[in-house]
Amino acid sequence: MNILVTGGAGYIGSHTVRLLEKKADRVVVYDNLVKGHRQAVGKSVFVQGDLLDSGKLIDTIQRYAISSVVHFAAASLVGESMGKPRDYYRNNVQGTLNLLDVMLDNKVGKLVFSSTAAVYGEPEITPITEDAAKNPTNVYGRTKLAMENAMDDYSRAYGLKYIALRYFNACGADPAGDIGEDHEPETHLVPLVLRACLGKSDGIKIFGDDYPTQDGTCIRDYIHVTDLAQAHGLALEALYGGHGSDVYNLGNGSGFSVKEIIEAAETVTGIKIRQEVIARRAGDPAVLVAGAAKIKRDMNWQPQYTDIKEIIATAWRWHRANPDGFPRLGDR
Ligand SMILES: NC(=O)c1ccc[n+]([C@@H]2O[C@H](COP(=O)([O-])OP(=O)(O)OC[C@H]3O[C@@H](n4cnc5c(N)ncnc54)[C@H](O)[C@@H]3O)[C@@H](O)[C@H]2O)c1
Ligand SMILES: O=c1ccn([C@@H]2O[C@H](COP(=O)(O)OP(=O)(O)O[C@H]3O[C@H](CO)[C@@H](O)[C@H](O)[C@H]3O)[C@@H](O)[C@H]2O)c(=O)[nH]1
Repeated sequence: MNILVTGGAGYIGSHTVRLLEKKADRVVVYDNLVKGHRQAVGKSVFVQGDLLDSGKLIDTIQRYAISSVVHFAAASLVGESMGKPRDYYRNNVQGTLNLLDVMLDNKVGKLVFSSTAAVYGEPEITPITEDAAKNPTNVYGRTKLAMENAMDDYSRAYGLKYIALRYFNACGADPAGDIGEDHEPETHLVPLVLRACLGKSDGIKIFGDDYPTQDGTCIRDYIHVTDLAQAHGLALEALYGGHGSDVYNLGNGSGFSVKEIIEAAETVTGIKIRQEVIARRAGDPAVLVAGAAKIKRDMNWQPQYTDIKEIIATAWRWHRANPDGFPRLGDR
């Protein structure tokens, strides 16, 4: 297993790299560091490069005799995607098609792809199973669905074997506390709530409390980042073991509202968080909760973190120890 991990310096990528380093012969991280951090990558080979740079991708794949790819690199913010569709289509669609071309031209036929709950849009039935209708409500989700469709077509025509993992809301940090979530700007709920606890902001703004949920705020399924990482290891092993192309949800199967997340963070940190309700954010579905029975059945995946307070506690450990995130070493 010589694995190329695109976006391996990012949040979920770096946690997965840490796990793959224990399983693979060689892990090569390929990241343009637009969002990621060089310091988040441990002992793996690191190549600073962009998905759109075919020459560098070809060189990396050939130089390190890559046999499979785990593809995290993408622009991934629901709100931002609504105002910047060109950036999202260029990075997520053009960038991924480019990677697929390079893979096929170099006979690399195994791919694990970061997909998202955002491909479903507003679900008709909850929990959402993999065969539910796909009607994304935001540009980001549409770019990811477009790539799932492309991989499906490439699988039939060219024999590509891919596993698309549709994550719900990633959060938490490695229990060691030395890597975690560090985005600039940060837009995700859990790190924003914890930054508020650290006094890094005035408090948290709740995007709408008029959704059709019990307290009016959006409900999401929060899944620990190391449980996501484990699933990537299992998916790769399945592909090397001959598993065909497939698609899996990754979530805990229980939903928490924005207000419940704030309450849980208050309990974990012992700090009261100032809250203000503002307008809805464009593109947000009301409820996203995963049905993850398929990956449990097929790959024996079992999330280790099912208690939201325990999940938030791992994130809190990271944020408290690293209130300004990774040291900035002029890496961007
Ligand atoms: N965070 C979540 O809750 C969540 C949920 C569902 C799906 N996802 C998907 O998981 C993946 C990882 O998400 P994340 O939260 O770790 O994001 P992230 O921004 O922390 O990581 C993405 C990494 O990709 C790199 N990158 C982006 N575009 C690139 C390009 N063109 N060339 C090379 N490198 C590039 C960035 O520098 C960054 O290090 C993304 O594909 C995202 O869509 C994330
Ligand atoms: O300051 C904030 C930030 C977020 N929210 C709400 O909190 C929830 C979670 O938001 P966020 O943490 O930004 O995650 P999502 O927008 O749900 O998107 C994440 O989860 C999706 C899957 O569900 C992934 O596809 C995306 O990549 C990932 O960013 C949403 O209802 C937001 O409206 C607030 O109310 N205030």
